Amino acid sequence: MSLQVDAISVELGGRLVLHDVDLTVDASEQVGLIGPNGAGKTTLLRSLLGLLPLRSGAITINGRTPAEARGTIGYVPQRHEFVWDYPVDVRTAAMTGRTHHIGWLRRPRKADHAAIDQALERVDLTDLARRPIGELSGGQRQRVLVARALAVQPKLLLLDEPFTGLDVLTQEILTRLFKNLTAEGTAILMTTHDLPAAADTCSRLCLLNETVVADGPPDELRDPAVWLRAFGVARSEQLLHSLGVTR
Ligand SMILES: Nc1ncnc2c1ncn2[C@@H]1O[C@H](COP(=O)(O)OP(=O)(O)OP(=O)(O)O)[C@@H](O)[C@H]1O
Repeated sequence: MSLQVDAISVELGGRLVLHDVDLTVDASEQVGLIGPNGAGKTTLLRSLLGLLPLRSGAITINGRTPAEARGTIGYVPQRHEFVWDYPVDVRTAAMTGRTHHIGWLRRPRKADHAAIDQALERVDLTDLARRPIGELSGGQRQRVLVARALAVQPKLLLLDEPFTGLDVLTQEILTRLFKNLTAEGTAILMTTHDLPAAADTCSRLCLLNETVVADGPPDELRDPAVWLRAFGVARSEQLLHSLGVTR
C-alpha cells in the first residue's frame, strides 16, 4: 500500500483551502495529521476519499485514483457527522461500511457477514451487536465507526479525530487496535488535536496549515518555530509545553 499526494490544491466555496500539499503514507505507517482548526485536515481526508474535486495536483493510492481505490479505504468521520438517531442496530450500522462491496439494494452475502463479525470482534462490540445505535455511549459509538471502517478490511485507514471525548480505557483499546493494524500492514492517517498522544503513537507527524509546514518523525520535529508556524501563532507557552519542545 502506498498513498501519494502530489502538490494538490483544493478550493471550497471559491476559497483555496489547501495548496501545494505533498504527502506520502506507506504500508505499516501511522501518520498524525496535526494543525489548528480550519487548517484543512478534514478537507484533505475527504480529498483522499475522492469526495472533493482537486483544483490541481494528483492523489494515487497503490497507483489508482481515490475513486478507484475507494473499496480499500476505511474512513472514520468525526462522531457528530454520523446520524445516530437512525433506527438501526450496531451490526447494521457497521454493515453500511460495506455498501461499496455489497452493491446498492443487494443483500449482504456470507463474506460480508464474516467481515462484520471480525470488525465487531476487533473493537469489542460483539456483545452489543443488536443494540440500537441511538442507545450507545460516546465511546461505544466511536467503536461502531471504527468497526464500520474495518468492514472493508482496509489497506488505508483514515481517521478524523478518533480520540476526541473518549475515556482513557477506550483510547487504550483503540490505540492498541491501530498498532495491531499497522503491524498487519495497514497504513493509517489520523487527524488529532491531542498532540502529546500523537507524538507518542505516530511514527510520523505531518503539520498542516493549508499546506504542509513540516513532516517527519516526532523526534525530528523539535524546532519550536515549526510548531508555531503550523499553528499560526507567534508564541504559545501551552502549545510548546504540551509537546515538551525545548525552547
Ligand atoms: N463546504 C465548504 N464550503 C466552503 N468552505 C468550507 C467548506 N468546508 C470547509 N470549509 C472551510 O475550509 C477550511 C478547512 O476546513 P476543514 O474542516 O478541512 O479544517 P480542519 O483542519 O479539519 O478543522 P477542525 O480542526 O476544526 O476540524 C475552513 O476554513 C472551513 O471553513
